[in-house]
Amino acid sequence: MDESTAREILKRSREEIDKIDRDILDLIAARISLAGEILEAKRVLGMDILDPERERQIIERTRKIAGENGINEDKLVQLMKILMDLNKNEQKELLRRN
Ligand SMILES: C=C(O[C@@H]1C=C(C(=O)O)C=C[C@H]1O)C(=O)O
Repeated sequence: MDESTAREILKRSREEIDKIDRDILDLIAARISLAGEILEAKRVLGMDILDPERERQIIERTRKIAGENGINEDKLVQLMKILMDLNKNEQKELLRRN
């Protein structure tokens, strides 16, 4: 590969990454935006914000998907735990405000 081809590939790949990052961040915002209706449903059902069994299932599924795609399982689980924390923090914040 010559230098100008390498430069072009790097530029295109980074543009693709920028688009993917935008999509990921939009999806994270959409995931967090479900906190309000989840909180309300839990209030009616008398459930706590934290649901350890549901989180266990999500982590198990994450490990499976990571394994199938050759992604480091522990790292992907860390990422998913952050997403779950973001959702729980949003539920707590909404509860505090109401
Ligand atoms: C969103 C929920 O609340 C919490 C957050 C979860 C998540 O972000 O996936 C999962 C379980 C709960 O601890 C839920 O119960 O579904």
